[in-house]
Amino acid sequence: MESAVADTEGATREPVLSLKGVSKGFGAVRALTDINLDIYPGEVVAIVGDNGAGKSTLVKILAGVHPQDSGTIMFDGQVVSIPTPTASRALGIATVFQDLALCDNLDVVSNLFLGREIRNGLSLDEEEMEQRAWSLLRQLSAKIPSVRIAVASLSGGQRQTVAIARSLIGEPSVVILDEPTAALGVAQTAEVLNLVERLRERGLGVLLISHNMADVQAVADRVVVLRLGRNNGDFHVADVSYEEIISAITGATDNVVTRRASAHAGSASAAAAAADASGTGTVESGITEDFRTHETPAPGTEENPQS
Ligand SMILES: Nc1ncnc2c1ncn2[C@@H]1O[C@H](COP(=O)(O)OP(=O)(O)OP(=O)(O)O)[C@@H](O)[C@H]1O
Repeated sequence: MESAVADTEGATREPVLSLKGVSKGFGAVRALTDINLDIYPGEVVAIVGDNGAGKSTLVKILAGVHPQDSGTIMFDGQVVSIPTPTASRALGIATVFQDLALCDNLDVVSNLFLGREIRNGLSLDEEEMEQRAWSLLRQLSAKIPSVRIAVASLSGGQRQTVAIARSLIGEPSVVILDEPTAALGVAQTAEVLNLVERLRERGLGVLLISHNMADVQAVADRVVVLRLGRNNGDFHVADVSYEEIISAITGATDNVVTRRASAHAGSASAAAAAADASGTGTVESGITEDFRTHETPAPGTEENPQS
C-alpha cells in the first residue's frame, strides 16, 4: 500500500511507516486480516473501530509485543521485523499505552529520563536533565508546574503529557498514542490534543487510537477504520462526515446515529424553512460524539462472530 504523495510544495513524500497485508490470529480468532496502513511524517492518523475491531492488536504489533503472522512492515522504506519492544523503540517507534507506565513516587525529571539517565562521570547529571526536561516541555507548550514534583501529584492531562514527553527522549519518528484522552475532562483533553499538534509540527508521524470522534475530527488528518479486524475505510478527515465514519465502523448505513442525523437534518431543514419564512435563525445537529454509545452487533451474532 506504500505510495509516495506530493505535499503542498510539490515534493514527494514517502510513508515513514507502511503496513501491507498484515494479519494476526490468536488461536481461532482472526484479530487482524490483511491490514494496510501508511503513516507519513507530520501526519496524524486516527485508528477507529468498535470494541474488538483489532486496534490494540495493531498497536501491539507495532510496539513489538506481538509478532504479526504474515504481511510486511516497512519503516523508512526498509522492510523490518519488530520482535520485541526494544526493537520497536530502536527503530524509532514510541508507544504510549493507556497505563502510561509512570513511576508515581518519582518526579517529572526522573520519569522523563528513566532508563536513559544523563551521567557526569559516575553520578547523575541532575542539572543537565532538569534543563533538558524544561526545554522539552516548553517545546511542547506543556503546562507542568514543576519538574521536581512527584508525578503522583499531577493531573491526568499532565501525567499524559509527561508520558508523551518521555516517549520523545529517544527521538522517535513515529509516536503511537493509545486512547490518550480516555480518562480526561474537557480542559485536559484540549491540552493533550494541543500536544498532538506539537508532535505533528515536529514532523512526527502520529498514530492516534481513539473512541472519541470529537478528538479525531479536531486533530487527525486521516482516519482509518477497522472493522472485525479488516480495513473498512481510509478517509481524509476534512472530506468525511461523522455519519460516514460511523457507518464504516458499524458496517451499517442504517443505525441510530444516521437515523438521528437524518431526523435532525429533516427537522433542521423544516426549521430553516420556517425560519426563512419568519426571518429567524437555524437549528444545529446535536449528535453524541463517542460512537461506543451507539448500536453495535450483539456478541456471537453473524455481525460480530469474534466476541
Ligand atoms: N492475547 C489475546 N488472546 C486471544 N485473543 C485476543 C488477544 N488479544 C486480542 N484478542 C482478540 O482479538 C480481537 C481484536 O481485539 P483487540 O483488543 O485488538 O480489539 P480493539 O479494537 O482494541 O478492542 P477494544 O476497543 O475493546 O480495546 C478480539 O476478538 C479479541 O478478543
